[in-house]
Amino acid sequence: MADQYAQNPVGTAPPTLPSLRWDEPPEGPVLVLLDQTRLPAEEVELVCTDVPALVRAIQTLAVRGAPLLGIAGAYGVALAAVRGYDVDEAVTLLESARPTAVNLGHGVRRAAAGYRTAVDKGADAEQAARAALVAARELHREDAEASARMAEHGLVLLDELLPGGGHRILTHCNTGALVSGGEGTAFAVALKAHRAGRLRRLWVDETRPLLQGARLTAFEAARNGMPYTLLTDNAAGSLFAAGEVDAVLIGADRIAADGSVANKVGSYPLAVLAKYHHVPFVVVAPTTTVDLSTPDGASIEVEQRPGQEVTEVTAPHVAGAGAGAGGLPVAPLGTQAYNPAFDVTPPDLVTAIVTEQGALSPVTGAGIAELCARSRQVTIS
Ligand SMILES: CSC[C@H]1O[C@H](OP(=O)(O)O)[C@H](O)[C@@H]1O
Repeated sequence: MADQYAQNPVGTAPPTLPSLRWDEPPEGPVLVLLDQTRLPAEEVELVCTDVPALVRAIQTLAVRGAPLLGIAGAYGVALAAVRGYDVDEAVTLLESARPTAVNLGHGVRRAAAGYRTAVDKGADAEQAARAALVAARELHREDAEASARMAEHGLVLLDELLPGGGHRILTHCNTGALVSGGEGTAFAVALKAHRAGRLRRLWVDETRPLLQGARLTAFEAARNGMPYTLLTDNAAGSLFAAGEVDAVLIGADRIAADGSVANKVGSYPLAVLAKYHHVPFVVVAPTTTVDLSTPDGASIEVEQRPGQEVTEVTAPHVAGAGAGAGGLPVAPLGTQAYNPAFDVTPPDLVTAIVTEQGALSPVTGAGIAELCARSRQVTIS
C-alpha cells in the first residue's frame, strides 16, 4: 500500500523560527515562543515578559512537549529573577502549569537551584538571576545534545530490529524540534533514518483532539522533505492489519520507575496493536523524562483537559480564523466530553526505551535505574 503514495514534495527549509529563544531587548529580558497553536497556518512569535504569560502559553499549548516544557520552565524562573519577581512564587506557578510532563518541574527546579545556590554564596539579585539563566541555557544545550544522541541510538536500534531496507514508521502526536532544544525525540530518530536513506514511510497519526500530528508533525516532516502520510487515529489499526507498519516510534511525558510510559492519549492502544501484530513499540525520551520518584503507571497524574477541545474545533487551528475566535462545534451544545491528555502504557508492551544514554530492552525497573545512574555520572563529570 505504501508504494501507492507518491513521494511527498520536498519541503521548504526547516522552520525559520526556533521553538523558543531568550532575548534581551532594551525594554527588558523576554522569553520568545513560537506559538504552536497557530501552526501550520502561521509562524507567530509569542513574547513572554512575565511568568503568568508563560503559564498561559504552557496551559494553552502555545509551548508544549515534555523536553521543551522543561527548558521553558527553566527560562521562566530566570525571567522572574531578572525582572525582580518573586522566584519562589514563579516556581510554584510554573511547576503546576501542567501536571504530567515531569520535565517541566525538573527544568523549573534546576534553574531555581542555580538561583538559590548563587544567593547562598552571597550573590546579589542580578548575579543570582544570571545564575538561573546560566542553568536554563545549560539545560537547553544538554537537551539539544541528548536529542542528537537519541537519534543515533534510535536508528541503530531500528536497523537491528528491522534488518534490510526502508523503515515504515508510525508515530503519534509531535516529537520533533517543536518539543526540544534540538531536533526532538522520536521524530529525530525518523529524521535521521530519512537522512540515511532508510525511511520508506512516516505514518503520522493526526492525534485528536488538538491535532499535534496533523498540524505539527506533518509541518516538520514536510519541511524536512520526508515521505510522510497523515492518517486519522482510528485508521492506525487497519495499517497494522495490512502489514504496513514496521515499528512505532513515540515520545513520553513521564516514565515511571517500573518503566510505565505516560504519553499522548492514543499511545496505549497503539502499544496493544503493536503487541498483537508483533511490531516493535519504541519509546524515545531523554532521561530527564524519567521520574524515579513515581513508582509505577498508576502513580502518574494524567492531565484532564477541557471537554471543549473535543466538542469544538478551535479556531486558531482552522486556517484563516483569527486568534481567540470561538470554536466550531462538532457536538450538540452542552455535550459532556472525556478528554485525558495522556494515557499510560505498561512496560511489558514497550519493546525498548531509547534515551541519550542508550537503548533499554526489555524494559525493567533495574534497567531504568541504571540509565539514570549513567546520566547522573555524565552530568557530574
Ligand atoms: C517528546 S515530548 C512530546 C510529547 O508531548 C506531547 O504532549 P503535549 O502535546 O500535550 O505537550 C505528547 O505527549 C508527545 O509525545
